[in-house]
Amino acid sequence: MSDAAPKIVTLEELRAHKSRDSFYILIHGKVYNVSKFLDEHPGGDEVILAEAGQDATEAFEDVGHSDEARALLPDMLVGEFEQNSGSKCVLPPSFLPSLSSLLSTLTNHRPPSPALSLSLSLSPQPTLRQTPANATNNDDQNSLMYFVPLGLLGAYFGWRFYSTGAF
Ligand code: HEM
Repeated sequence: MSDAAPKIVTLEELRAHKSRDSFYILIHGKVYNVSKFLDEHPGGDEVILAEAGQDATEAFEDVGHSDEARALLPDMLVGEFEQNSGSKCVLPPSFLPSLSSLLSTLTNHRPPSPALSLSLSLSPQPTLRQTPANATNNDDQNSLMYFVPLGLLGAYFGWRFYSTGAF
């Protein structure tokens, strides 16, 4: 019998398996079901449970796991993670909304040009969050940042004008 194609695990599946009965973990682009290993893990179950639904590669490598630890992985393999063909980033880049807001401040509160908005919203991630509906509150706060100092400056010069007896 020839080797079957590896199962592809989607981001939704990875996130759905978060219970102790069926707990998926993503390491180096491969998804493992570690539910039976949780109680045996020498580092405790909490550290593994904390990696639910995200890429645990960095946490796994930071510990400097031995070859024996790595040899345990194949038995728990579920399949390849879907996003290996694209970007390695599992979660949406959280800096994009703040970058967009910074750009809109720098461009005098005008929204970024359509081309820029397009490039900011283009992402290989299906889960990229849109700018929240309350983003306009941010613009209001930004406007205050300009109008309050300007008002104070105007009041100061007004006071100087009257106190010098020009009127
Ligand atoms: C399926 C994945 C994992 C396997 C098979 C595994 C296996 C092991 C094994 C066999 C050890 C004993 C030391 C060694 O041989 O390296 C160990 C230790 C340890 N592991 Fe994991 N591990 C996994 C995931 C993780 C993750 C995601 C973390 C998150 C931080 C982690 C944190 C630790 C820590 C802190 C220790 C050290 C415990 C100590 O020295 O007291 N492990 N692991």
